[in-house]
Amino acid sequence: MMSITPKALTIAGSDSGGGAGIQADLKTFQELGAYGMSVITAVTAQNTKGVQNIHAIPVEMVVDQLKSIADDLQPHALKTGMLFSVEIIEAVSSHIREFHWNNVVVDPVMIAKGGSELLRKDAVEALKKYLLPLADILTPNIPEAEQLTGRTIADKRGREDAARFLHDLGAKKIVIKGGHLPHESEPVDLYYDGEQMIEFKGKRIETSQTHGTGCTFAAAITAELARGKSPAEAVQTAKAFIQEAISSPLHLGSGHGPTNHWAYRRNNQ
Ligand SMILES: Nc1ncnc2c1ncn2[C@@H]1O[C@H](COP(=O)(O)OP(=O)(O)O)[C@@H](O)[C@H]1O
Ligand SMILES: Cc1ncc(COP(=O)(O)O)c(N)n1
Repeated sequence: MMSITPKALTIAGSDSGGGAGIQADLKTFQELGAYGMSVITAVTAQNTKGVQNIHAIPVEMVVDQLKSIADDLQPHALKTGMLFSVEIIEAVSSHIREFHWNNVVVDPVMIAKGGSELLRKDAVEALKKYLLPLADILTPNIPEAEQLTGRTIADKRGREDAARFLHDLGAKKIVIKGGHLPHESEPVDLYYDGEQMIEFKGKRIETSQTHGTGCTFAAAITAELARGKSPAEAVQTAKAFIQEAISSPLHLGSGHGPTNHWAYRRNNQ
């Protein structure tokens, strides 16, 4: 019998430097055994030093990419990353709904590590209103969770309250990533499915080579969902994948270098 090839889609921005965005997502899909597809929402001129320029793709072209995939190559799971504007968020959300796509991972990308705006400020409300209710798994980092909830998160309690708040806004499952609480020696990613809270703990690596960690983590979840894994299993594998990717840096570029997308497969074969 012919086995089904898992198909994973990323709807995100291109990072010319290859460490984040579409490029990180496709590398991660490949490493975890999913066939990768992409809908590009914006092109960034970017490297490890920062974002030099952003060109948003016209919304009609974003929609055409979505339609081409829906017409021929239904994804088993998808993730959204950099969506940049209200118009792109509205178009992406309405088409995900129209195509009845499942296993939707929403990474609410807002600001690049160097400080550049990857989501316009006026688009945060649109993200909350249109996309968040479609999220099977929402993966904010701490500053993104603070933006989405309007609350400051300083500790475990703050993280748990934020997860409940985001669940009330319509996200079915939430992972609040712990990379941005540097005082924690074990970065905790808190998973909440509306009933139970699970803490996925890693070991903090002291490094500046963390460009694309959030994209890679969400892409790993997406690939695992495409392969039929449960959300909690997918998050567990994604945590192991990103831990290994951060632990074996490639030392490329002079700024926030990319993570090592090969490391997980090399160490787990
Ligand atoms: N220095 C680090 N050491 C180990 N794990 C990290 C480190 N920084 C981030 N992570 C992990 O990488 C993933 C992405 O987290 P985070 O950096 O918070 O997201 P983002 O890239 O969206 O800002 C999470 O699983 C987080 O726990
Ligand atoms: C095109 C694009 N998308 C997303 C990010 C965020 O990267 P990170 O995962 O480091 O927060 C980025 N720098 N560029």
